[in-house]
Amino acid sequence: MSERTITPRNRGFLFLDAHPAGCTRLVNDMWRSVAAGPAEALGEDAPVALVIGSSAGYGLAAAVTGLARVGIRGIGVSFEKAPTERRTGTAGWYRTAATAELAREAGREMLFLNGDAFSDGMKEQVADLIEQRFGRLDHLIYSVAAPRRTDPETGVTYASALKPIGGTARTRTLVFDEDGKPDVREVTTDPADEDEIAQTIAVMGGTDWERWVSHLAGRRLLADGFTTAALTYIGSPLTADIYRQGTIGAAKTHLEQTARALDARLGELCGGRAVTSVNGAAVTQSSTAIPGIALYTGLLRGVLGGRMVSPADQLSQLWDQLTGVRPLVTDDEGRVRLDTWELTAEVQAAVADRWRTATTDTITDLADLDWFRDSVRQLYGFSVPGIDYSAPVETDVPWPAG
Ligand SMILES: NC(=O)c1ccc[n+]([C@@H]2O[C@H](COP(=O)([O-])OP(=O)(O)OC[C@H]3O[C@@H](n4cnc5c(N)ncnc54)[C@H](O)[C@@H]3O)[C@@H](O)[C@H]2O)c1
Repeated sequence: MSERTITPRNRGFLFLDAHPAGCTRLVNDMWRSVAAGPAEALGEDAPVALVIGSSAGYGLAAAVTGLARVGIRGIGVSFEKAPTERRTGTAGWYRTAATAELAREAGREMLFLNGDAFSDGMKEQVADLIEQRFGRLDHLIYSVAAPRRTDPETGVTYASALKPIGGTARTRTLVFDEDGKPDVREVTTDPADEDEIAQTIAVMGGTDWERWVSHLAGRRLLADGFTTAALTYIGSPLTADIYRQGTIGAAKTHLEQTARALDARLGELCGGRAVTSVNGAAVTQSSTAIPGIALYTGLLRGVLGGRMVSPADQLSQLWDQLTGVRPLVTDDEGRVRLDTWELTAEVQAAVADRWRTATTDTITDLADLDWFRDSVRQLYGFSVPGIDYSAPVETDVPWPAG
């Protein structure tokens, strides 16, 4: 037992510790927010699903909505740090424990593995578990966001870069000073060289997703009609230099090409489908690391307020399409579009107006900064309504047992 009071300590958008009770509450709230689907009647026929990146952001939303709405059983994979004497576990550690508990209460067999999804060892472990516990796999959602990937064949480690391609990018950006006061600045990012582009594609492109599908297909574990989706982003022209036209965008283009190739392969192999799912902007640990995205997301919320579509609502829609409750609808590039609420001409024009005029003095009126600040803190379990942060809390929470 190691109960203690946890006070937030942060450098920018990164917090050193996470609050277990806050993380648990947020997962419970997300579960409760999910509209019921066909889950109840399924029992033994429940679809078997693998969610890679299940502890945070869109992958967490995939796991929670899959369990609560669809009644999936299966496996979640993520890469989180355990609590130690000095530090709490990572937020994803506690969110996974909370998700597992909710799955258990709902009677769904869901196993959670902690380790490097990019490794062949993890693929083998998951394949063994599917074979022994579930027989076959119906669905795979791939939602990994990582700064590095070690190629299991060569042992080479690639690092992703967040840079423009072809020219220097100047972007407006939002930071908070030590007292939490917002500051709108301009940052200049030099263009990536060829090696940085290639390395970013190696980390965030489609190679590892394809390796997962090939591995599971090789073990003959894909069910007839198997469907898989990997998450992608298009985003606004305002962030295009650094995002969609930049290194990470090149990786997303590779991911989308991979989807089209996999789709053709799976069609022949098992009547299956592979798509990318274009999701809207959300505050996550990965997205806040991208220059300009904090400002953009804060302004987007300023324009849309509660009309922003939550990750859980988007993932509910994705599950409906992957499981055949609704038809799988893609754009010309094979992408399921769950981001249309963000990219309407009207919304983009309103955000662009604010983006151009925002200064340190006006930002509080133009962007929803309270929402943004709370959203960042909630990534670590802080600023969650109903949690008493002065009370000691157990940090030594075990990883859920299989
Ligand atoms: N956040 C957004 O605004 C946004 C919008 C559209 C699409 N997306 C896409 O959604 C996907 C997930 O992004 P996110 O923002 O939810 O990220 P996130 O940082 O919230 O979550 C990343 C997840 O990946 C896991 N992970 C990281 N490295 C791993 C590894 N080596 N092995 C196993 N698991 C690992 C983490 O444990 C975590 O569960 C990405 O493809 C991203 O581009 C994000």
